Amino acid sequence: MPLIETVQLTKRFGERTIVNSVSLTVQQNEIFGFLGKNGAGKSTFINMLTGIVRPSSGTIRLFDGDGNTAEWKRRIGVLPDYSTFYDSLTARDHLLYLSRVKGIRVTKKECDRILEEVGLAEHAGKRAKAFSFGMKKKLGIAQALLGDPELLFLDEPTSGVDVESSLQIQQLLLRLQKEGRTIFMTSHNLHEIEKICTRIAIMKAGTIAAAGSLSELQAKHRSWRTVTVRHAALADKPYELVSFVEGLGKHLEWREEALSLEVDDKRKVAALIRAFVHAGVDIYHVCGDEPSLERIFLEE
Ligand SMILES: Nc1ncnc2c1ncn2[C@@H]1O[C@H](COP(=O)(O)OP(=O)(O)OP(=O)(O)O)[C@@H](O)[C@H]1O
Repeated sequence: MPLIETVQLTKRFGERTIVNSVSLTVQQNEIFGFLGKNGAGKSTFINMLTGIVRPSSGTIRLFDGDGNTAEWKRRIGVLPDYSTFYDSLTARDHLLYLSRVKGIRVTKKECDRILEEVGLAEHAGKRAKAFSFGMKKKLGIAQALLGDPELLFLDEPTSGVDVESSLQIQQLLLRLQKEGRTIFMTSHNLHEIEKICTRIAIMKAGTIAAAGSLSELQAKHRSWRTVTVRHAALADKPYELVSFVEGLGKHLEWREEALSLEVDDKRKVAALIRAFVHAGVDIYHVCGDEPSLERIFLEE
């Protein structure tokens, strides 16, 4: 079931079109990664989905059209691109206060459970004034979890947090997905997106340049991949094998017992293996790297 569906969603600020006719579908229970360079329009797109920014044109349907906008707001949790907190309130008091703003009732115990989930258990009673940037980010995620929302919009949930906390947040997101939640997130950490997202969209200057699962993006991408072959030592390389390999790709590096080569088609990896077998040279190991998300992102 599509949980998010936009049709030709557009936002203009004055003369500038920031989001340009974006049609996108996110299915229930996905962790959907939304990528793009600074200023591509990601936050503006999310802000339209969460009701912070009014679209110039196009439509948004959440929860397969089930319920009205007011109900949607109760069923979503949002970590905006910029959160502000009150210096004098503790983490726990923030959750109690923000739950009232959201129109839901939560107990102190429930607040503490959420703070524990995001790794702030020890800091529940500390004032936000004493919080680092990363701790405030975690508090932002905690407030998004108030009311047990089915759908989470998280704008850069791990930016500015340390490596350990970032891994902790990734685990939390995977856990939330396992429990049935759907997550729509932006991140500049491509490794993280590669690791946890079921599907990915790359936004470029307000439009979707590419969308799909990582393997779909890799299959569509005409990127070159590097293949490395470790083989039996060759004092003299057979002439036929050398001329075949040289014609197969680019950036060939060939030492006595290993070669690496860039090829533009995985069928060429198979051809390379066949050529070694045909020449009677034993192969010990072959590795063909798929284009990384970073490569796809940079080339889109
Ligand atoms: N309220 C606004 N009024 C005018 N221009 C705006 C407004 N909000 C955003 N913009 C412009 O829209 C463009 C896209 O901004 P947006 O924050 O959506 O990008 P982003 O992809 O989220 O970038 P980042 O990765 O840096 O967070 C920017 O040039 C920004 O200045």
